[in-house]
Amino acid sequence: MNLNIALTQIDIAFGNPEDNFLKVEQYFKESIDKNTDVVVLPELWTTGYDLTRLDDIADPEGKQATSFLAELAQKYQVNIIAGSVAKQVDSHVTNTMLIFNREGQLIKEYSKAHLFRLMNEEKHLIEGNENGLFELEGHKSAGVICYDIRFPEWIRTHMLDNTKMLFVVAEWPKPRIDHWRALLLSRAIENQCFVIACNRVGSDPNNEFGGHSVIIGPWGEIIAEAGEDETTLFGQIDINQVDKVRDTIPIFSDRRPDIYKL
Ligand SMILES: NC(=O)CCC(=O)C(=O)O
Repeated sequence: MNLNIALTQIDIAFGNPEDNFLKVEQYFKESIDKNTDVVVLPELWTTGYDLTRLDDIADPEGKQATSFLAELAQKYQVNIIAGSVAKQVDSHVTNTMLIFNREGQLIKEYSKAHLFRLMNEEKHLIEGNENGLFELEGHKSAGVICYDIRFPEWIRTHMLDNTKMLFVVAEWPKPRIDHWRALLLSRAIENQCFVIACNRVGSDPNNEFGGHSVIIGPWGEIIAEAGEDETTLFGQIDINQVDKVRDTIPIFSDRRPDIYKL
């Protein structure tokens, strides 16, 4: 089964949800047509990393983003891995991925499990404790957020039940873009899955972001990769490839959890 993927590699207006909602709406208008099956947005696309102002700009219960995205998913008849948003829950804020099906139903929420101290996340956000598993068009899939990809044991946890696609949303800075590429390639090869990863571009007062959104196949092949400019990156994946690679080198049945320490 083939799926057409669109990765929305945008710049994000710092601390300005209104502008960012308009921008995403415009991107859908310009780039998404009836052939697209899945659209992916970057991490914290409503606010950027304006963490000190989250009291003012985080989305209460994620309600604004949810109704906006549900409408887009329905209008364009497309699945949306809606990056993540700063979601206000009681007195806390989480960095939460929202996932919608073509009917506009919110089918999954995943809150970033590993907070990134280098960007002060632990001072302003609380971490999630649940996994990012969901089904997309009948295929087991997982979604994680940025720094989460540095934890292979967390990704493997998601992969043990025949999961075929790993979606990654990010605000990954340019100085470590080599790590981004190497980590994503490793996660794809070691788990024999598609890795579909959307990063932002542009800059904020503290960071320049590196783009290089990418779609990687289960053999580690690059299917599509963006540069450092704003763009919509398109790529087609054939889900059946996963079983072929897993039959060729059966790592999941060759694993030796009896001798591992994790
Ligand atoms: N937003 C993030 O989680 C950034 C992670 C990052 O830059 C890294 O090097 O890890």
